Amino acid sequence: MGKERKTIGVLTSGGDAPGMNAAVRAVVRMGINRGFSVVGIRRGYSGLLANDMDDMDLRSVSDILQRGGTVLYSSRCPEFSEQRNIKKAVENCRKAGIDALVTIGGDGTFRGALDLCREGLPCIGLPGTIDNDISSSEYTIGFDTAVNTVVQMVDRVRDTSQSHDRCSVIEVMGRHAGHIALYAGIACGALAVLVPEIEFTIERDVVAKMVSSLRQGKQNFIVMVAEGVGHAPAIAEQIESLTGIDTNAVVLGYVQRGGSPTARERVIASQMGHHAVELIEQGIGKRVVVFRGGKVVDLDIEEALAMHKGIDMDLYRVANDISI
Ligand SMILES: Nc1ncnc2c1ncn2[C@@H]1O[C@H](COP(=O)(O)OP(=O)(O)OP(=O)(O)O)[C@@H](O)[C@H]1O
Ligand SMILES: O=P(O)(O)OC[C@H]1O[C@](O)(CO)[C@@H](O)[C@@H]1O
Ligand SMILES: [Mg+2]
Repeated sequence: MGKERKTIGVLTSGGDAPGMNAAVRAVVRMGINRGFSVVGIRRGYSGLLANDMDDMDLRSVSDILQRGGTVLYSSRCPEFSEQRNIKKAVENCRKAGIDALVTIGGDGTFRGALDLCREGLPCIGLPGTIDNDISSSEYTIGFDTAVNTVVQMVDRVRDTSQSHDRCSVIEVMGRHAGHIALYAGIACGALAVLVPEIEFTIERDVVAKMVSSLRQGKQNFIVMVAEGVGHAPAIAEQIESLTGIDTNAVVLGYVQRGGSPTARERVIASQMGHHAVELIEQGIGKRVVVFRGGKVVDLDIEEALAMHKGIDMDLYRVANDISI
């Protein structure tokens, strides 16, 4: 006979993202309110392999809604691509009495969740990554805060850049995705936005535009680059040597991953955590909870992973058409 009270495991994995705590809190509170026990697993899939987990109660998620990072810690766990480790993780869950798992992370985390489902552990994935590179979701937990952080930082850089008639090349996160660069580029009035999804040349897409802007009387510039296209210092050097304009480089780095989540982040993360528990309650697994058409909905993990998002070309046109 099965045990009376079922148990949900929850973990955060991959790069941390502001709003992950809000999602964890929603899973724990909603889970307990619906009669589940909830176990928090530390450091993502590494914790699952190491049996690093503890019971959570309503109070263990107090005072975390407004905090960046993740109270469950996170990790990258390369050994999780080995089948024997997937089996070990499922076995550890069985021993710990975990009936279903909520995994909060990016595309890699979803792939791990799919492998766990295939080994018989029902999983629900929540999109938590500042990169906004989950194809099936228009929005990922962490993106809004990261973009707002970039905007605040670049506004400051612009003040000094303007005072000295300089060009500033800003490198933002996004190893394979240019969403942060594109959104922040528009919000900061960048002259050019360089992203890994779209081919560019410095001569055509930056220098030619600068020359034409100089003719209009503009003397300071912001160039936004996603880290996936190359390093800001090298790009700055190239721009300076081609234009003669004093050009500096600012690599924003990990400052983008921290900080208190925005209200939007907190609300959507709470909705997503709530939705995940509703699915588990109905005995549904192998799903991801995503944001589509302005609503929180769910999709099959496999179908979600097969989708392709790419960069928003309408936004890219906006960025180019209104920049001088
Ligand atoms: N193909 C895969 N099969 C099984 N597990 C995987 C796979 N890819 C990634 N994982 C697991 O998921 C973890 C997180 O993946 P990854 O490091 O790519 O970050 P992510 O979830 O995509 O988040 P982000 O890109 O925001 O940092 C990996 O460390 C690994 O444990
Ligand atoms: O250095 P880490 O923590 O492995 O992660 C860096 C990467 O993580 C991301 O921030 C996504 O979380 C990428 O944009 C970035 O390239
Ligand atoms: Mg990823």
